[in-house]
Amino acid sequence: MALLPGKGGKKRKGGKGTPTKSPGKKSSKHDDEEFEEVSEEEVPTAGGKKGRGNAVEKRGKKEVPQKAKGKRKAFPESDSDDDSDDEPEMEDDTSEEDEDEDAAMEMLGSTRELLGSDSDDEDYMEMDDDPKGLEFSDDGSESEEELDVEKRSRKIDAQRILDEKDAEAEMQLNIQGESDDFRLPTAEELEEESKGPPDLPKIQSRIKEIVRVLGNFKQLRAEGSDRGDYTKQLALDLASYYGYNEFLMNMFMQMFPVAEVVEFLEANETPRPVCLRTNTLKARRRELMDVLINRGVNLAPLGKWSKVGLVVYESKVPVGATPEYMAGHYMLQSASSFLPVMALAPQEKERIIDMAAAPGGKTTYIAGLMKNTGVIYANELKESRLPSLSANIQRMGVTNTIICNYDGRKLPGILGKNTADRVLLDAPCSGTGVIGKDPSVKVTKSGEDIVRCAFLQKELILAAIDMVDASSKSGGYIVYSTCSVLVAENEAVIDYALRKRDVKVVSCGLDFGRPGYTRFREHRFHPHVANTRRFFPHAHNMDGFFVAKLKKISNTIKTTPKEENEPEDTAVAEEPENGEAVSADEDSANTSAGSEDDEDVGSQKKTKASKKKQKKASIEQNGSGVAKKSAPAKERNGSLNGAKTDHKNAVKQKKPGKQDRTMDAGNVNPTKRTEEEESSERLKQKKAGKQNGTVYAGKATPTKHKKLKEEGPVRKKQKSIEQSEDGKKSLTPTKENTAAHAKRGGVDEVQKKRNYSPGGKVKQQFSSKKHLKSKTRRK
Ligand SMILES: C[S@@+](CC[C@H](N)C(=O)[O-])C[C@H]1O[C@@H](n2cnc3c(N)ncnc32)[C@H](O)[C@@H]1O
Repeated sequence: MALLPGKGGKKRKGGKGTPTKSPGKKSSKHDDEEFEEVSEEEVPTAGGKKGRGNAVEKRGKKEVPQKAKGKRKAFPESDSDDDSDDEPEMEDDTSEEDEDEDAAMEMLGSTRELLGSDSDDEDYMEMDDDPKGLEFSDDGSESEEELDVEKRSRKIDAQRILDEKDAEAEMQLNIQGESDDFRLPTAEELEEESKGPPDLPKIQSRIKEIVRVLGNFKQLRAEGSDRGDYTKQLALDLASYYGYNEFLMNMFMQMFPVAEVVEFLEANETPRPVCLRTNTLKARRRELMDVLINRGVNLAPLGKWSKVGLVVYESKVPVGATPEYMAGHYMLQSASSFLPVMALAPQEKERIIDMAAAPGGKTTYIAGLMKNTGVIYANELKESRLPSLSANIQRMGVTNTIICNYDGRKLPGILGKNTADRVLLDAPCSGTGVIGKDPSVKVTKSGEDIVRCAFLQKELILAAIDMVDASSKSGGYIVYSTCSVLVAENEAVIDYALRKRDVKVVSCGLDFGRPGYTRFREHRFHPHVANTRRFFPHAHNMDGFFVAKLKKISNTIKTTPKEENEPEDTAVAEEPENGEAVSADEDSANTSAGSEDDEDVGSQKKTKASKKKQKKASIEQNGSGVAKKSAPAKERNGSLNGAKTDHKNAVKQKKPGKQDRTMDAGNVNPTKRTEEEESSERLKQKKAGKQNGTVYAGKATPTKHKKLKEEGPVRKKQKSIEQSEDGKKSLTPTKENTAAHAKRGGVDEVQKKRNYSPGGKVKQQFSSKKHLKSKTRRK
């Protein structure tokens, strides 16, 4: 693997190896391998800072010996064979130029240490061990020269050892001096500081000092202060310096070593590079590059890992307004958002559900990989985000996609359980990975928000799994992703899914990124969670991102007890009569219209009961954001269940309106296309005796195929549903249109039980939503 030229890390490693590590060729090579591994992971970071190093280590104890070993840099990649070949040449030159000779001797010294006791160096070692033998050699002038060289070599060696000792002593002196200089501020000093505006240079230097002390705690700590005192002050200073709330800062401090947390925060200060994704339905990357370069865009391929990505360094024109952009030849998309789709690896002719799709960056990528075949259901909860989704789908020439407007948690009841080949859940999240893009996250996210996000994410992931058919020939996969870096929204959600469903975590197929955490503070996750991938701005020069790929093993649903602060598993609990997925916070989805533009889940308000419960949980979490597993049974059966019962009653009624906002995509008639495609699929599945569900004009009412025959002529009934939709937008399914849907759709035992009586509690919720809206308007 090629190393990045001119990177500091390599030199540091090479220099550092000699004095402390066991010398020898193997050791040297091993260093290089180690470096390569690190560099592989960090190749995409090239534009930015070099991540992951421990800043304290870099400028601390090991720095001085590195300097003493400076000449080692002349052989950054040499191994012992090369070194020994060079030796005679150097010796020949010594009689002519003293400078060269000195350099050669110094190199010889370094080389010797590097070579250690490997057999290749035996001659050299012998000379060292038995100089007398050489002194009395009568090999003529050559031997005398060698003797001379050896003498000087020994001198240099001796000098070097002295230098090293001096350097070490000097460093110890510095450390002593520094540690004497620095102490934590007293309460009074902090009080005094808080009276004025933050003194940023002072805070910055204190941050540096604390990081340094924590990196060498035993030696540098001040008497009477423990690690906790330093860490606490560091969190306060970092929060104040970078402008975060304390909750978020504590979260980050729990995730990274102290030096790395600073790198992470620094990286969040700048947005990641602008990237484009070539739309392979309309363009080729090479050609697109040429055209854009001619327009004054300075750009290059994103990296070896992507065949479609381009990174923009600078541009004379707005890249979101070029004729090529307008014509849909590319999508402006962050590098990290390529990853979930690459992990999903959609195949042609599959049935794929994108559960949270707006504005469609990933949907359109999926469509490209599927070459516009098969069918994609691109679902989005927020109505206000549908136009951008629809516009992107049209601009990019996507013709295999149906846009739906549902709460993702209800999709299994709508699109059918066990019917999809693959599902992408690019979940709504706290956005803690994209602070460079949206700095407001620094102060707006609280512990409660994270608990709320995680709660919704857990509900959504179960819905995602329930829609996938474990026996799909080509698929059976679910990809879960977030642009959050918090464990509560990532590994904890995957661990929850593993406990609740028959799935396993498989490799994402991405050859960079860090493995997901399997232990985080007091939490222990399933070991396979390590197959998930994390991406960080400071380490990978892309937005913070999390990607997990699950393979559904069977369509069986596990029955495990509900843990503290986990959603009720509606698929395990008594099946609601209308077969729709019901969540404990059903109300939340219905009352979210007041703030539909809010991209995260903050707007999806909880029922009073679940809110109270979550607040309690967030306190219990002690700030980790990850729910605790064990809770007394009494608590487990607490208020959430109460809320659930209410919701169960509520959804016995048909919820009007919002469920029926499916839109056509692109400039084709995807409904027709889907019908055609699915009728042949249905035929196949009927033969195979499989279950199926489908969507027609925004509504999916899969019922038993058998029922269809009983209901009489289909075309007439289909007309009735079409008329009602075109005309009064009466979206309440009737007996007739249910049958019409059934004709288009498939078979689902649960759906048969549906009872569509309008009104009831759900309707009331809608009116209260309207009420809320008008209230807001009045305000
Ligand atoms: C991370 S964004 C999706 C980005 C999109 N996948 C893309 O690549 O362009 C998450 C989306 O989920 C939507 N959302 C929030 N709650 C949802 C829910 N309960 N069901 C479905 N979508 C939801 C948000 O409105 C938001 O558009």
